[in-house]
This record gives sequence, structure tokens and C-alpha cells, in this order.
Amino acid sequence: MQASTESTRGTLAETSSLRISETFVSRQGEGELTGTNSFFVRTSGCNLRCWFCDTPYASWRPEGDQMSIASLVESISDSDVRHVVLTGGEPLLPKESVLLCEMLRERGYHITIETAGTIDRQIACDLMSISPKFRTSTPDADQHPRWSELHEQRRMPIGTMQRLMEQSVDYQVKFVVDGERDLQELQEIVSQLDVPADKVWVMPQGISNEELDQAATWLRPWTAEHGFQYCDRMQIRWYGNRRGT
Ligand SMILES: C[S@@+](CC[C@H](N)C(=O)[O-])C[C@H]1O[C@@H](n2cnc3c(N)ncnc32)[C@H](O)[C@@H]1O
Ligand SMILES: Nc1nc2[nH]cc(C(=O)O)c2c(=O)[nH]1
Ligand code: SF4
Ligand SMILES: [Mg+2]
Repeated sequence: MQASTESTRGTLAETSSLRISETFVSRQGEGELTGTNSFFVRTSGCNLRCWFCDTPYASWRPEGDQMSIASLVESISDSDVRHVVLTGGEPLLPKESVLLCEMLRERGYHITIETAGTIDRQIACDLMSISPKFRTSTPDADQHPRWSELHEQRRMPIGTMQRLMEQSVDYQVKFVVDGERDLQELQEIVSQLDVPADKVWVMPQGISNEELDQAATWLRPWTAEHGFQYCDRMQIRWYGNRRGT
């Protein structure tokens, strides 16, 4: 890169920011990189409102301050971790996520983006981890009429999800299953997305070992029968449902 372009980028990194609810180092608990020590960046704010969201402080009641892209890159460089997980909230909502990912990739970091896959954004990463939301994740219409409507309108743009997968070095599709009633929709989405079974991860909805154990009794065999991969949410096993883990 030319010196002038580099300094423009440096200025941009100082002036562009993301609202961050938390950053922490932990082991990736979900999907194909399970066990990998990673630096997590959790943006605050989401365009959906799943009733079961395990990080309401980044969706329903977004918390956190703006942090410059430069300061985020610096914090990550200060850690000895080579994998970064950009999550939220919805990390594709703010356009500033693009610059963060560009700068991290230039520095050789491996980037996973955890997204619900509803925002059409050109962004480069190593693993696009898309978690499409079923109709059953929609919040209660009586309690949250506006969010219920928006969730339903926004949750399943198949073309957008396909573009996100095409742009990335690798991808995985990670479903949150709350009950047997989700299984037919899961299969319909897999067929619409046209993804191979080994890219599909089936994860139980739950934030306790008891919920995960209960779901595993029926969901694990169903997952194996269909050639999909089972995702046990190892962070709950390792740390419990604790913020910053
Ligand atoms: C908090 S979300 C943030 C990223 C993005 N908004 C999304 O939903 O993919 C991170 C991951 O946690 C999953 N998740 C959220 N709440 C959950 C719950 N109660 N049980 C299981 N998985 C959950 C999401 O589906 C997603 O894979
Ligand atoms: N350990 C750990 N692994 C994770 N994988 C995806 C997470 C997320 O919230 O996006 C997450 C998380 O919050 N913690
Ligand atoms: S899309 Fe992700 S962050 Fe947003 S409410 Fe649903 S689980 Fe939470
Ligand atoms: Mg999480």
C-alpha cells in the first residue's frame, strides 16, 4: 500500500468507531473452530430480537461505548491470540465492521464473523458463521408487536446469506433449534441455501447444561441421521452462561 493510502487508512481507523458491548479472550465454543483460543469483539445493537437471545445486553438493551477501530486493532495486537471472532448483537449492521476486518486480515489474523445473515454487506473474512433464524425465534406479538413484525420481515433473506457465504474463504450454517417443530424449517432452509450437509451445524437453544443435555437426547441422533454436525455450545460446559466467556 502507498504511504498516502496508509495514512488515510490510519486516520480513518482513528475516526471510525464501533459500539462495543464487550471484548474478551476465550475459547471458541461453537462450530468448526471449537476449542480455538480467540479474541471476541461483541458489537452492540441488533436488527432482530430473538426471544431467546443469550446476549440481551447487545440486542434488546444494547450497552457499551463507541471504540475506535484503531483502539480495537491495538487491543487485539496486545493479546497473543491469532483468531478473532466478530460477533454481537449483529456485527454486519455497522459499516465500520468492514474496516476492522480489513485491517485485521492485513495483519494476518483469522477472522470469524458470527451473524444472523440478514445484512447485505461486502466484507471479507475467513469463516462466515451464519445462524439463520427460524419463525419460532420471533418475539411474542402481543408483548413486542413492532419487533415481532420486523423480525419476521428481516430474518430470512436467502440471497443475502448466499452472497455472504460466497464472499468468504469458508462458511458454516449454524441453526439454533428450540424444539422438534423447527426441524422441517431447518431442512427447507438448507435446501434453499443449497449448502452441503457437512457445513450445517445443529445447536440446541439453551444456556444451561440441563437444557443442553435434555435437547441432546433427541437432537443429537436426528442430526447424525441427516449427516449434519452437532454443536454442543461448549462455552456453557466450560464456563457456565457467564458474560465475557
Ligand atoms: C448472540 S448471537 C450474535 C450474532 C448474530 N446476531 C447471530 O444471531 O448469529 C451469537 C450466537 O449465539 C446464538 N444464540 C443466541 N442465543 C442463543 C440461545 N439462547 N441458545 C443457543 N444459541 C443462541 C446465535 O444463534 C448465534 O449463533
Ligand atoms: N466461548 C464463546 N464462543 C462463542 N462462539 C460464538 C459466540 C457468540 O456469542 O457469538 C461465543 C461466545 O460468546 N463465547
Ligand atoms: S440475531 Fe443474534 S444478537 Fe440479535 S437477537 Fe437474535 S441471537 Fe440475539
Ligand atoms: Mg455467545
